[in-house]
Amino acid sequence: MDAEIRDFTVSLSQPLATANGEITDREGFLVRVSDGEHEGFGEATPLAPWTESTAECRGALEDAVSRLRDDEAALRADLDRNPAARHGVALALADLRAKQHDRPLYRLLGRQSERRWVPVNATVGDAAPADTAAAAERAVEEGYETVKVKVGAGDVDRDVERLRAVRDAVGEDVALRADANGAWARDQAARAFDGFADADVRYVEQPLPADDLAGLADLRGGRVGVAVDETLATHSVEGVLDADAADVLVLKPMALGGVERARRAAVEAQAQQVASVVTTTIDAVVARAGAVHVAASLPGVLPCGLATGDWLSTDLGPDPCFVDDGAVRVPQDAGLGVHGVWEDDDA
Ligand SMILES: O=C(O)CCC(=O)c1ccccc1C(=O)O
Ligand SMILES: [Mg+2]
Repeated sequence: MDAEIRDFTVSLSQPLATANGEITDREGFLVRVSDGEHEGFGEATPLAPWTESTAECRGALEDAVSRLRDDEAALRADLDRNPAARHGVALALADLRAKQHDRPLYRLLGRQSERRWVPVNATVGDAAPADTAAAAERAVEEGYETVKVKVGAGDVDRDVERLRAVRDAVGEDVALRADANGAWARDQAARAFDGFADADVRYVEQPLPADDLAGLADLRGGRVGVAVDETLATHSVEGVLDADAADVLVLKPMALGGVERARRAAVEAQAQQVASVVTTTIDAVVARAGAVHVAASLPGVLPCGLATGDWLSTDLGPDPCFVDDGAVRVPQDAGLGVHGVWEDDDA
């Protein structure tokens, strides 16, 4: 087995404003493996607090790649504390294996039938109520039936006003979600949930800090559901399910250590009537395609946070997972279905 890594930076065309600050570009590593006949691609694009730092990721990948030639199993075990690095290697091996079997990755992950599209949500960043509503309205005009609004950057009353403005603008038929990125204390979250109920918000992602499982469990049971995202970077799915802390899991394969682990998490959750959404940390095309294959492999996945390709002004190659009419295209070629990401810069 031949293995190499390369680093890359891609830029967002507009910064994404969240409760944690702005995301303006994404730095990561492309992984290439080859068996001499087929090649597989993976991507490690770390983002704290979901994953290790860029420096840790680089170190883990360099180490892994130097040993990949001998032992795949040992390699994955060694990467346990570096989920982004593990994701990069696991995705490259999965892409390679799917190509060896001449099947699209989502079929190799376990789906029995063809799937061409997965519904996705639009994501609207923090902005004044009228601007938030206008952005949501544009998304609905483009065909999205689910809109997620970033909250928690300003005060709770303003967020309630924003979600009400969005509901007024989009009408009753659009599903709304919010994402607080862990910004609220328990009393703020309770107030937000009261206000959001009137706007018929389906759920709030990470209304409380990642470690407050008891608080998350307490928030459940009303009209607005609880989704966990950051919590899954530091707590097992089993721990979250045992604590009754979530109605919905937000699965980021990059944070969970790979596509197989993300799929397994969704299957575990579904066995306990907890739904899943697959999303990314705004990854480049290789990891985004991996996440699309995870979503496509799952029965009953909710609309996913996979409509972030257009947020990048530069990418590693052409995007086979484009969004049309509120759904993302699932590539049907063998493997990931991503091409042209390893061309020589100076060729
Ligand atoms: O899930 C989506 O709709 C888009 C992705 C997204 O919100 C996000 C993007 C980068 C970092 C964190 C998050 C998040 O879900 O919290
Ligand atoms: Mg989130």
